[in-house]
Amino acid sequence: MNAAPSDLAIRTRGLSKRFGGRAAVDRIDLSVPRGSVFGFLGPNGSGKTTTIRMLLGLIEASDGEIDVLGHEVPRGLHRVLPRVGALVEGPAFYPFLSGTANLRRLDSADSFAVRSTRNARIGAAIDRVGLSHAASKKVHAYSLGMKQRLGIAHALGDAHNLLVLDEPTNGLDPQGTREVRSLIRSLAGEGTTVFVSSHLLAEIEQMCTHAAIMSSGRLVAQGTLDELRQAGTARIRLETPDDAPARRVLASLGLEVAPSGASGGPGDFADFGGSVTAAVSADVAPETIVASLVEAGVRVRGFEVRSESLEDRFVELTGEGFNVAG
Ligand SMILES: Nc1ncnc2c1ncn2[C@@H]1O[C@H](COP(=O)(O)OP(=O)(O)OP(=O)(O)O)[C@@H](O)[C@H]1O
Repeated sequence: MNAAPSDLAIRTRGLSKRFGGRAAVDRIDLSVPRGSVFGFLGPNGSGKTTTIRMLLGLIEASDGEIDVLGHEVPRGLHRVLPRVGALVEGPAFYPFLSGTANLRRLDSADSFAVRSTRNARIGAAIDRVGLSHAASKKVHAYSLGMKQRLGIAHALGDAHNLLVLDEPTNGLDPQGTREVRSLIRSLAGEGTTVFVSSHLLAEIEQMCTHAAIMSSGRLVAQGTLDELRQAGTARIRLETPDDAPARRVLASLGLEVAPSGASGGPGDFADFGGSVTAAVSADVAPETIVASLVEAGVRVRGFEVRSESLEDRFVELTGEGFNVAG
C-alpha cells in the first residue's frame, strides 16, 4: 500500500507505547486509506486498544508520529475530534432513560458537539442505526445489539469522516453481531472510513476491505485482504507413485518440499503411491512444475495448487490460533 499521506485517514510512523519497560505497541507504521473499512486484527493483548487510545489522544504515545485526517495528534486533536466518531469500550448508558435521552446526555457532555444541532443530529443518528422505533424506549429494554447500535449512533454524531470502533461486536449474540456488521458495512458504503478492531478473523473477512495484523505489539502485515492473501505461500500437492524422483524434480526447481508423511491422511492414496506437497514461490509457474515432472518420467496422478487462506496466513504471522468463529 503506497498511498500518499493525503489519501490516508490514519497514518502512524514508529508509533510506540511502553508501560514500565515493556512495549505494548512497538514502532508501528499504520496506513489506513480514506474510504476503507480497515480491520485492525490481532489476538487479545496484541496492542490494539492501546493503539486506538493513542490515535484518539486518550493516552500519550511514548514515541512516534500520528496523523489523523491530515492533522498531527495530539497537537491537532481539536481539529480532528469533531470529525471522528469513536466507540471504545462502549459508553455507559442509563438504563432508565430512553435511547434519545441517553444520547442527549452524552452529547451535552461533549465539548466538541454543537448544541444548536443536537436534536437533529441525534435524530438522524438514531435513524441511521435503525433504532427510530425504539428511540423513546428505556435502554434497559434494549437487546445487547440495540445497545451497541446506540453506542454507534453516539459515535456517529455529526456526519463523521472517520469512525473508530474497538471490538464493536464483543459480547453480542449472533443476531446483535449481524446487526452491527451490516450497519458498519452500510456506513462504509456512504463514504465514512471505518477503523474497526477485532480478534475475530471471520469478522474482518466479512466487513473489511483492508486489514492490519498485530502480534505482540508489532504490526506484522497490512494491505487489502487480497494483498494479504497473496503475500502468503501457495502450496502444490502432487499425487504420484514415484515419490523419490518427484521430490528430486521439485527440489531441483527450488521448491521447498515437505518431508514425507507431512501431508495426507492415513491411507491417503495408499494403493497408488502417495502425495508430495511443496511450497511454491511466485517465480515458478505450476505448468513448469508439471512439465518438469512429466519430462523426468514421474507419473502424475493428481496435481493441485492451493493458495494459503487468510486464516493460514494469520496463524503463520501471529504464531497463534485465531478464533475464526463469527
Ligand atoms: N495501562 C496499562 N498499564 C500496563 N500495561 C498495559 C496497560 N494497558 C495495556 N497494557 C498491556 O499492553 C498490552 C496490550 O494491551 P491492549 O489492551 O492494547 O491489547 P488488545 O490487543 O487491545 O487486547 P484486548 O483485545 O484484550 O484488549 C497487554 O499486555 C496489556 O496488558
